[in-house]
Amino acid sequence: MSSPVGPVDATLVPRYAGEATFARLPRLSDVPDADAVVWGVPFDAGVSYRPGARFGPGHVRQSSRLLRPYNPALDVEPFAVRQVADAGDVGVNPFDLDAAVATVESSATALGGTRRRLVTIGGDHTIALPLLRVQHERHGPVAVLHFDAHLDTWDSYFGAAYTHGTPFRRAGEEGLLDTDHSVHVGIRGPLYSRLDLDESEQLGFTAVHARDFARTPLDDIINRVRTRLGDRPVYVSVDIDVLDPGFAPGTGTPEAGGLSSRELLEVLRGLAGLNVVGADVVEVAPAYDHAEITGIAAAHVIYELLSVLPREER
Ligand SMILES: N=C(N)NCCCC(=O)O
Ligand SMILES: [Zn+2]
Ligand SMILES: [Zn+2]
Repeated sequence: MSSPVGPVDATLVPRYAGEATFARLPRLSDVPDADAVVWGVPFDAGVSYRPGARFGPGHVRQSSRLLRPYNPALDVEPFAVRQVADAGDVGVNPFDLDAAVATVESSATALGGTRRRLVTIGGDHTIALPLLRVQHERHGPVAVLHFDAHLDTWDSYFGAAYTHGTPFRRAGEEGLLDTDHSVHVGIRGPLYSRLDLDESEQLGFTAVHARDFARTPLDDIINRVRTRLGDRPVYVSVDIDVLDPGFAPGTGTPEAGGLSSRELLEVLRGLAGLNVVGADVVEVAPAYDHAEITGIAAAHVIYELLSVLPREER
């Protein structure tokens, strides 16, 4: 098979010129096939506080123009060892949340086919539920590695079952989670009740709290995460609010005391060799961003995720 089509060469076409696909990669329609696809779900009808994550995909693409082809931390060229392409955005209904959830599920199924690894740019965290349904179709229960300030295992808001605070409760109820191998990372901030953490454990999540990063060497945290995930199919869901608001101000439900970008990127690099089957990066709300701080962090998160995807047989 011919070698993958890579990003536009920044030494020939200025980075700031032309259409913003993720990392200036080709569009899916411009390549014969792709092993990994980045796509956007501009949707934020599930939020409980500041709106605006519907503009996340465009912002993250714009903030990804400076990414380069070689990742020295992992000694890998993520766009050369496989074909990666940008599939654009899916049009989801902004007025009908149930319809939007259904569209995300059917679009991910159509886009992913039987083997493509999907990396989804949100959108609010509601979309993790339909994305997990699609992973479950393919792999059975998946180990979820969930980076977030929030548990997102709450039951409902205003009686609504599908919101950005509830996707992992619904996923647990639907049997989508591998309950022996799922983990939250970065949890912090006030909860609704002392029962919240117990309920999240009952759903199958252990937790690495943000405050653990203050006392535990990073390698120990990475080992804890790797041991928990084991050799299972791993789905990585990154809510950008796992980062401290200083590193990611552009988000809808910020909480003080979060991870640094450096910590998050290092934990992601620590996933190399695991069976990462798909990922999302959600909750980027550009209206609250400054100087693309959040967009750039999210772009680098996606770059590291693409760097740790297992190599495809081509
Ligand atoms: N998934 C995110 N970002 N936030 C959930 C927060 C839910 C709440 O309002 O308590
Ligand atoms: Zn969150
Ligand atoms: Zn979340």
